[in-house]
Amino acid sequence: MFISKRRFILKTCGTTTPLLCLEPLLLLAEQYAGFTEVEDLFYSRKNYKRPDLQVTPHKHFDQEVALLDSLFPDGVAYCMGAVNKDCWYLYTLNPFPRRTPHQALPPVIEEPDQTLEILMTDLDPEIMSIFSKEESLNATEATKRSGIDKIIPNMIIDDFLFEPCGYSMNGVTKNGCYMTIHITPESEFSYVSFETNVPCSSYREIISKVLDTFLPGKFTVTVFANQTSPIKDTAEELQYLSTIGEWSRRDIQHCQFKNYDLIYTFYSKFPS
Ligand SMILES: C[S@@+](CC[C@H](N)C(=O)[O-])C[C@H]1O[C@@H](n2cnc3c(N)ncnc32)[C@H](O)[C@@H]1O
Repeated sequence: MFISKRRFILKTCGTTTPLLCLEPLLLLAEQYAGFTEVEDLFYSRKNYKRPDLQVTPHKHFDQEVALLDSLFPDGVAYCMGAVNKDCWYLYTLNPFPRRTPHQALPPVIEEPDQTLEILMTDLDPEIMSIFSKEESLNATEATKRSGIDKIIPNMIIDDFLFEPCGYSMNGVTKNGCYMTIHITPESEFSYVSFETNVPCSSYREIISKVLDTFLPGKFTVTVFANQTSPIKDTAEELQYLSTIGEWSRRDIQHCQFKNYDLIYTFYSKFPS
C-alpha cells in the first residue's frame, strides 16, 4: 500500500477482496482529508488461473465491473489481450468533458505521471527458490541474491519473506517514486508482479533488468503515461519491440483515455 497526498495504491493477492474496501475508503478520504471526488481510478488485474477459487465479487470481471459501476457513473471496463488466453482487465474513469458548446476548456495543469507494470508467469524455478526460507535466511538476503536491489538503485526498501515461501517488497525513492514487487514462487502457479512510476525517457533498460532478474516464460507489459510524462513518446517504442531477448511479442494494444495513453503488450518464449 502506498499513500501520497492525492493518491492511494493498494495491491493485494490470493483471495482478498480489495474492491470491498472502496466504500469505506472513500468515506475515510472524505472524513480525514476532505476529498469528496475521485479524479481518476485504475483497477486492473491479469486473468486468474483459477477464478473459481476467488470470492465474490472477484469470481468474474463482470461482477467486479458491476460493483465499480455502482460507485462510479463515468467508469469504463476493458479487456486487453486474448480473452481465451492471457489477458489483462482494466476498469478506469473516462468521463465526457463537462462544458457547454461555447465555453472554453479550463487550462489543464498536469503533473507528469507514468506507470510501468510487468506481470510474469512460468518463472525460472532456480530463481524462484531464492524466495523461500529454505534458501534465504531473510528478505534482505533474498533481495540481494536475486538482484532486486539493482533493478532501480537507491530505493529505500521494505521487504518481507513469507514462511515457507513468498516475497513482497515496497521501495520508495527520496523524491517520492515507488517500486513494488510480489513473488509467488510455487512452481505450479509461479507469478511475479513488478510495478514502478519512476520517470524515464525509456523503460527499455528497466524491462530488460526485470526479465533478466526473474526469467519468466511469459509476461505482460503495460505502460500508462500522461501528456507531460517523459515516457510519453517512447511508450511507443514498445510498438517496435517485436522481440525482447528470447521472448516474442504475441499481442499489442493501444488505448487513449481522458488523461492517459496506455500500451499493452504480451510476450512469451513459446506460443501459449
Ligand atoms: C507475495 S505473497 C503475497 C503478497 C501480498 N499479499 C501482496 O500482494 O502484496 C504470495 C506468496 O506468499 C506465500 N505466502 C505465505 N504465507 C502467506 C500469507 N500469510 N499471506 C499471503 N501469502 C503468503 C504464498 O504461498 C505465495 O507464494
